[in-house]
Amino acid sequence: MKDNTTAEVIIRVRGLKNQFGSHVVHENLDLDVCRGEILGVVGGSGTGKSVLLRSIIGLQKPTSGSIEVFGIDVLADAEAARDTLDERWGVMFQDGALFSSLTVRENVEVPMRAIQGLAPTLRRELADLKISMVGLEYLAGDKYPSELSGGMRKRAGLARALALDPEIVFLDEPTAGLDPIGAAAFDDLIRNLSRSLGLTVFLVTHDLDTLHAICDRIAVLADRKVLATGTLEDMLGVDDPWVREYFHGPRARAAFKPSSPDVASGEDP
Ligand SMILES: Nc1ncnc2c1ncn2[C@@H]1O[C@H](COP(=O)(O)OP(=O)(O)OP(=O)(O)O)[C@@H](O)[C@H]1O
Repeated sequence: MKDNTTAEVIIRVRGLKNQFGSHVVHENLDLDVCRGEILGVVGGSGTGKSVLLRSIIGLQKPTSGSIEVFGIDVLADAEAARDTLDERWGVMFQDGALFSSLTVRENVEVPMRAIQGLAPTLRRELADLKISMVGLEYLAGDKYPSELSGGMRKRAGLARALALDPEIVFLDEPTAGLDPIGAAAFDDLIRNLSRSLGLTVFLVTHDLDTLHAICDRIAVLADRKVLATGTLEDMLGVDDPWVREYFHGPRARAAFKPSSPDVASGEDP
């Protein structure tokens, strides 16, 4: 999903302002998210990426502005909107945010408990299905979060975010704290789930590899607003000091470097 000119906008943020005391985090922030895309939200530390995510899902009441998700005004009545929308989106916070006293399976079952008439045996089977979808072995369902590695906890958090077959998943720094191999595997998982389930993914990240590997579009937060949106290629042409530093710096060059054909083919140079 790269062409957003004809795409259906399912999240529409307009004129968003978030202010804490005298600290204005967002002002006149506009953003569209289109169905089926993987949108990477980047920006310097403290630019308000998490506050934006929390505003969209109704956990943070903005100072002003409007936010529509599937055409529903999230701010008009946050509680009513959440009741309607909670089944249509899933959220994975940075550390997985699992209940430590529940097993992985029980964690995944938590959102399903809201479904009236869903028999416990079916709920359990559905939870096991989600657990396998995120690449966790079957036995992981019986484990407690403390018994899992960081990468497994993230996968468990993703399984819970997928519990109600959402149309959108919000991921807050999904690869933070993972080693490069684990992070690449998690990127693959997100891309495969997005493609196979038609999921829209709103992904806050600092990870240049993730942007390069899976994001259809990037939104850069700077100067209290969305400074630029577009493909990775578009970002390379944005004339802004932070954007230049971020997308042209040495780490970016390493992440975006095309793999050498010699290395890819395994042949000697
Ligand atoms: N509930 C709150 N009360 C007061 N200030 C807050 C609150 N939530 C966030 N902030 C402030 O808003 C700013 C943006 O925070 P946010 O966590 O969204 O940044 P971020 O872009 O996600 O940063 P990072 O990349 O470091 O995670 C920060 O200065 C933070 O201290």
